[in-house]
Amino acid sequence: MQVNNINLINFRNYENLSLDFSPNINMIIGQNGQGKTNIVEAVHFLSFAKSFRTNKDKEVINFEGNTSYIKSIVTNEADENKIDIKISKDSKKAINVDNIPISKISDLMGIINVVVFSPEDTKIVSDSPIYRRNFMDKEISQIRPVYYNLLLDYNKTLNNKNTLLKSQNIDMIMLDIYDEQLADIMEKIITYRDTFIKTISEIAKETHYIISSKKENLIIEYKSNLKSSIKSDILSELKDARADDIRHTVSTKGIHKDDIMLKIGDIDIRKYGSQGQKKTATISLKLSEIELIHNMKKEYPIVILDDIFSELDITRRMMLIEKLYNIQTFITTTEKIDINRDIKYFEVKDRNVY
Ligand SMILES: Nc1ncnc2c1ncn2[C@@H]1O[C@H](COP(=O)(O)OP(=O)(O)OP(=O)(O)O)[C@@H](O)[C@H]1O
Repeated sequence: MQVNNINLINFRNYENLSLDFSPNINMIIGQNGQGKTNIVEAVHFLSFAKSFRTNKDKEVINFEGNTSYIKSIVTNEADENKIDIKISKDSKKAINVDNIPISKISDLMGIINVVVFSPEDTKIVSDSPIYRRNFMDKEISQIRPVYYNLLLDYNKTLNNKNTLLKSQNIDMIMLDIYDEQLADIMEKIITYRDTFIKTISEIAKETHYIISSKKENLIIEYKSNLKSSIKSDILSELKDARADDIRHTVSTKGIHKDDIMLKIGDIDIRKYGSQGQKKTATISLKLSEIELIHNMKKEYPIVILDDIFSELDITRRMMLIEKLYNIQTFITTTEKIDINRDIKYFEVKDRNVY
């Protein structure tokens, strides 16, 4: 998979920027705050129709403008596609693939896959469960776009249920209907999450073992908030939680409370891991994502290393570069780094790229 070129209009600090990318390593160099991440953020939009650093699309619109455009030609094994994304201050985001408007973001997902390594990633290992759920959700959506639609349905129904729980006179029949719908969606989501964690844990275990110099066994387990993955059982768990839901005026049970357990041997690294163990586990997880996508799609995703490369020690740096052989990679860095590879350099300065 690769992004051949990109044209950014009124995107972040770029009024009109066109770049042709290398299918190998693209190194984007510049001082802090020049606009390096803005370029890779636009690449990420081509896969997910959103940024990897904000949920607010409108933030990417140039301060002086009303509408941002990202235009690109991308290729995968099967095809070459033209992707156009328009983000406006006063209308919905519009996405065209080969000049045809698409109505669901899931129709964009999977044309190209993107894996981002960023300094924020360590939060997956050390911060609250929401970061681990986001990691699962993003990765499963990439390989199974239908999962993304299930999540949208779940969140919509959950919001409706929560609104109902906050009302003065709760309509119990309506509450039953929402629980029925939620149980139905949860059965599917739990199955996807369980399969994903089983698959990625196998790959991550092997990867982590190698990058920890054969010292550590990484164990990853899915910790569902529900005891069962069968709809009828889920429904009875929701019924059992009803009194709590009403008391707290919010849904207390469900996949929105799921977590992932990360252990090295018997030790829960989420709580007790050293900085080094957390860093290595994060890299293992991310590298496993790349392998998982390759296993599923028989093609490597595009990889973005945003602001992390210069932070890595030489061993991790070389190991990463080895792994990224033949994968289109974008590296943002404040200084030129010499690697024994075919690299295309882009120098970012004063809202221009040279
Ligand atoms: N919507 C916007 N309109 C115009 N300029 C913006 C917008 N959003 C961000 N910027 C500008 O983009 C620049 C930051 O870009 P970016 O985050 O890509 O920097 P960077 O080169 O990756 O820096 P660092 O090395 O510090 O991470 C800042 O100058 C900021 O003011």
